[in-house]
Amino acid sequence: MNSLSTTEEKVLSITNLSKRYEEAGHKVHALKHTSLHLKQGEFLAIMGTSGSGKSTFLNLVGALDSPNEGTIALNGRVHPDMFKEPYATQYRSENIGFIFQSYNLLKDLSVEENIALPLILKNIPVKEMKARVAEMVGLVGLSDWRKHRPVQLSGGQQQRVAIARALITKPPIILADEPTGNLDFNTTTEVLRVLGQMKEQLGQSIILVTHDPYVATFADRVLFFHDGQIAAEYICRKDEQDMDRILSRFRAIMGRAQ
Ligand SMILES: Nc1ncnc2c1ncn2[C@@H]1O[C@H](COP(=O)(O)OP(=O)(O)OP(=O)(O)O)[C@@H](O)[C@H]1O
Repeated sequence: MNSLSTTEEKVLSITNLSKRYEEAGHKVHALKHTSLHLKQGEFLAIMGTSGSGKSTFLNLVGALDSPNEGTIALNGRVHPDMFKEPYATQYRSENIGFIFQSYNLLKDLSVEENIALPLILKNIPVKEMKARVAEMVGLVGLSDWRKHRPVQLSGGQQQRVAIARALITKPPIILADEPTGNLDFNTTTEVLRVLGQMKEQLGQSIILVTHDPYVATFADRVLFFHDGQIAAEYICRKDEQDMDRILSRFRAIMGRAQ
């Protein structure tokens, strides 16, 4: 493989990213000189102790917050205004799909209306919008539920709506913060399978923050954050031992935290 194709494969190149907060005179170095590459189609899970900087990292990658130092290159290019409005909003709308623990669906809209929302905001013509929503509703297995409102759905179904909404514009990167935090084991499995299938079909890269080592086994790679830094990495082998290995790495990090 030549160096050009290697560069092209990296959808995100994060270099030396740092974030410091100061509140009431108290300084917190939430993220310390963090660097990583995310490949096209890669599923990355982030685990770590509480307060280790996971959400801070996700917020910076999503340009919801700005760093004190460091750069994020998308497809090899650093945009000088990535963290400034109005470009930050454009960056998010073109490149990022967000999935949250609390689904964040609009309660008065139906399943298909919730999924259509990002397309409405982009002024996509109605005929194309209907076709794309119908395809997406089918991909997440909710065709029979498309006229229902969120309150009429189970937690897993609601999260599938949120996944479809995040993916409807086919953004290259999905950022998910504890997306299965409110779901039981079987529903977690179902939602992660849907996310994995969508990734295979649409080719997205995923960064998912989780406290659950079972959830992390669905990823290609797990990063363990500790004290604002990447403390360890685990490449998933996709076998039944993955969860034990992830847990033992995580416990080693927890040990360092005590
Ligand atoms: N807006 C903020 N203002 C001040 N401090 C903040 C802010 N956001 C995060 N922090 C601090 O930065 C550090 C990292 O927080 P962050 O939320 O990124 O951790 P986390 O790993 O996501 O934690 P958790 O697993 O508990 O959600 C913590 O010490 C936190 O208190």
